[in-house]
Amino acid sequence: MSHVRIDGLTKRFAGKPPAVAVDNLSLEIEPGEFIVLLGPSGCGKTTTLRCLAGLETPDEGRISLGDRTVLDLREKVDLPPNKRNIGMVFQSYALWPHMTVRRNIGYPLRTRRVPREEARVRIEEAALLVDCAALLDRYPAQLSGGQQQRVALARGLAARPDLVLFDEPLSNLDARLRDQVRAQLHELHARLGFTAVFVTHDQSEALALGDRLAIMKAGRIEQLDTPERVFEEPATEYVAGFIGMSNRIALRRAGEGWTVADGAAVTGDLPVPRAHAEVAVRLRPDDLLLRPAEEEPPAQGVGLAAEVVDAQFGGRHMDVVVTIADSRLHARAPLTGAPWARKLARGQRVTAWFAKDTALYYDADGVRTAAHAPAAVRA
Ligand SMILES: Nc1ncnc2c1ncn2[C@@H]1O[C@H](COP(=O)(O)OP(=O)(O)OP(=O)(O)O)[C@@H](O)[C@H]1O
Repeated sequence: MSHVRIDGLTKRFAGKPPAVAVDNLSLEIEPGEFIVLLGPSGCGKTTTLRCLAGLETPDEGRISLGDRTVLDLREKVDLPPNKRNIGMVFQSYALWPHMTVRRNIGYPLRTRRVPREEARVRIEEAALLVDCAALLDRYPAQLSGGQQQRVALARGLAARPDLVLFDEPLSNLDARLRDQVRAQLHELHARLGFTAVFVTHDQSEALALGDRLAIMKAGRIEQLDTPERVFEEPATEYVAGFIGMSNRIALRRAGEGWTVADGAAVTGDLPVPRAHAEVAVRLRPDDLLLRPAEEEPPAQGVGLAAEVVDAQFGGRHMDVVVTIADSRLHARAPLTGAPWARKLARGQRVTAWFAKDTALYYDADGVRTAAHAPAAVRA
């Protein structure tokens, strides 16, 4: 287990236009911590990981693992991958097809010249950890996708590296296997306590696995926080959108109240400081609720006139697409005690509403407007 420190990491790629894949990124990782880099395609996750691994030489920066400096461009230090003591588990399992599982898991031990007998013990240990002890003499082609990924995991851990890097290791698995391997990985980390950096663009994976999440945007870290805080209190509108608050309603102040883009009035006030004349409300689909058009929102609720575009039966609720002014939003209408919602149909007018403390409010620069903490965090 090692303390990892990344300072001012920058990587540019030539081209038209040139790309700054990683932009002056700094990050400290505690020993045994599981850090997830989360962000959309192209935000620099993989490049950051490749720089950590030594597979890519950055333009600027410094990286240390424990008390070892593995990269310091000013001092002309740039250790090759096999000298960094880092384990890697990548998306394409990248198992050698001509090697048995035993030789695949043992590969990083051979490159580190671990003596044969010790290597045998460590291979068997690693295989046991991921439940692959019975597969040691098979070839990769004789394994299922989930088994191959578990072998890749064993290979990443076999050399007891200071740091384990994961680049979307679950994304090639089908949904059921993905959940299974994810749970195993979570348990394995709890047991072994290795330090990890895990790259994904899947928010539920990030929330489930990370001790802390680094949400990336254009080569930089936009927010670094616990999963709970990223989920409940996204610091910027970008993070909110990425973490499931997909509904966006732009509102403008009008006298004592607020209006939507087409000028229709909003029922209820918002917890937004007076200095802001405009605000973007961010909400999860579960938190935008519907009532018949003639009904007002409940006290403390904020109501808006909406029109139904589509309604799908979801068991105990309806999943409904509505438009409010020119925005298309996803809402949920509970069916328990509200059978009218089963008949929701395209073109129907309804009242959409949300409780003030389930929404977050962002200014024109995409920054949270007030220190208003949502209900789940306050409790
Ligand atoms: N070898 C390369 N040559 C030129 N540009 C590159 C190269 N590798 C990455 N880039 C660019 O750098 C940026 C960051 O890429 P990177 O692969 O790190 O993103 P990512 O967040 O991992 O995306 P994904 O989730 O799609 O893998 C992108 O704009 C990409 O086009």
